[in-house]
Amino acid sequence: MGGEVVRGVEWEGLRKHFGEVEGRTLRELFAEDPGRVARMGVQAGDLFLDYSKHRVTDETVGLLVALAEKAGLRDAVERMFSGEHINVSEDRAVLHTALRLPADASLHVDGQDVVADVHEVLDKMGAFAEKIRSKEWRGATGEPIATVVNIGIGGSDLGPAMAYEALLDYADAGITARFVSNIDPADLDGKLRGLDPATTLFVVSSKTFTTIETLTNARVARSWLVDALGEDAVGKHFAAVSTNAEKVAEFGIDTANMFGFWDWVGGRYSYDGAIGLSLMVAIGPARFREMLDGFHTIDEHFRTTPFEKNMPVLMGMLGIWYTDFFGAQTRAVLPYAQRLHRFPAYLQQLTMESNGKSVKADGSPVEVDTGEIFWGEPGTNGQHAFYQLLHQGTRLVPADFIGFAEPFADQAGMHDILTANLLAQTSALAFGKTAAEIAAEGTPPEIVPHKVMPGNRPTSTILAPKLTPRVLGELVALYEHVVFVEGVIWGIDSFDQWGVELGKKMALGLEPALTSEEPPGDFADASTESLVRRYRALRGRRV
Ligand SMILES: O=P(O)(O)OC[C@H]1O[C@](O)(CO)[C@@H](O)[C@@H]1O
Repeated sequence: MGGEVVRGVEWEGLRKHFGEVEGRTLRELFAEDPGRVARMGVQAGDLFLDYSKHRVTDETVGLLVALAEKAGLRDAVERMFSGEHINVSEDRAVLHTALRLPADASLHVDGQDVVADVHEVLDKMGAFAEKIRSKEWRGATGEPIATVVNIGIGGSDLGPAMAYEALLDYADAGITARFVSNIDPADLDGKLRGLDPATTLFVVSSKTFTTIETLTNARVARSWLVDALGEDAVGKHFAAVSTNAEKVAEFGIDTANMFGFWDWVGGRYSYDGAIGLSLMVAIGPARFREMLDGFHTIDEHFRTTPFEKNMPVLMGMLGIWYTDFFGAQTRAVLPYAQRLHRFPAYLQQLTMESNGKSVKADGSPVEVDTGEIFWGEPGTNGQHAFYQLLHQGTRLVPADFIGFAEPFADQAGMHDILTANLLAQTSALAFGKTAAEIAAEGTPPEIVPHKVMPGNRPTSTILAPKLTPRVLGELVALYEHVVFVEGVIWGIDSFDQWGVELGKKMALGLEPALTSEEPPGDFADASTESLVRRYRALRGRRV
């Protein structure tokens, strides 16, 4: 299954085909076949994908789809949706898709009615959010809540923080949210500035409730609150989101104000469940549910649409095409929407924590490159920063451009200028400008090479009507499934993250060496020892 197709017959067929396509330009491909635009467009929910500006022909798409079939992708999708333990290294089901099943759906996993559990939590979150939004919930001094501060990190931060920013225009109850993640005290300090403890609610979000950054920030936030309002205020100003009720209670948060989820939801796949609580407070339960409908729409599309028209399958297989055949290292994600400014950061965890693996699910080494490096910035800002390399650099950087037809609000035609830039960039990247064209404009010959735009730089364009809660859900689900498709082809477990553990453990071991009054003890390596001594000296401690 999966990784077995790497270097198999279909793979080698693609390699041979790659030899034929590699030397062709997008100019040639479009000139020969203008009809490709009509064929290379797919719709999924509100999202339209134009993938005609990719270095592919119909044959490429056919071969990529055949590879996906051979890899058992169809079966793998069913195994995920039905709750099989496809996260093999942790022996867990992978069921983020269950977080957005409608209430009348049915799914039993490991003897448990998953849909009922999910909707029980959604209802509890909804009731809590409404109480805060309607000002029925009062803080210790009787004042309503004005700010929700989410304390979490990784999947317990990036999802809700990204979505809150994306949907800021829908935050209609006058409640703002802030997100604290970093153990750097500057983060909490900055986020607490200007806040009144009497009108602040902390949501401590941690799947495990053992993450040092989150618990430390939560402790400091607790002291900030207690110093101002006293110990009895904690119950009215702290809620928790976790799978670990015992640790939540130990921390001193009333489990009546705890919102749960399950081990079958990975941290980076969790903001459409209870981890989205602060988002729900800001935009309201109805809009949160609209977002879940968007997720579900793409889940259904992914599960039921033939691969040739299946957006996550096509985008995932294009990722394989560029990573393993063209040797591309990265994929840029370029939303032409300022509200999506945290989307690339969110995708970095989703994609890189999932597919940054060098062994297959069975523990054997992978044979090809895995894990695209995702990065990006909103357009048009990126155009004035790093697009130079995209246009004229030596590296191939496939890019996803994301645009919307309708802005939430427009002024002076700014939104059309934004969209014109998106379209201009993808066109320039694909078709460039030749030396002859530049010379014909009267450019001095010695300057011509500097102005040549090589083109042939592949892009996807994703266009949606408007950045609504539903469309955001669709976009996120799209990328979740892109990750899945790639993981299946590579045969890896996209749902564990063992690579982050060693560094965490070592930090715990190193911290006493930084703070102790005793001379530093033994170290595993001389470089770290020398840096510890230098740090201690800089902090005026004994070396
Ligand atoms: O929600 P938790 O348990 O605090 O974990 C936070 C993050 O830490 C990680 O485990 C990585 O260190 C992520 O996978 C997770 O999203």
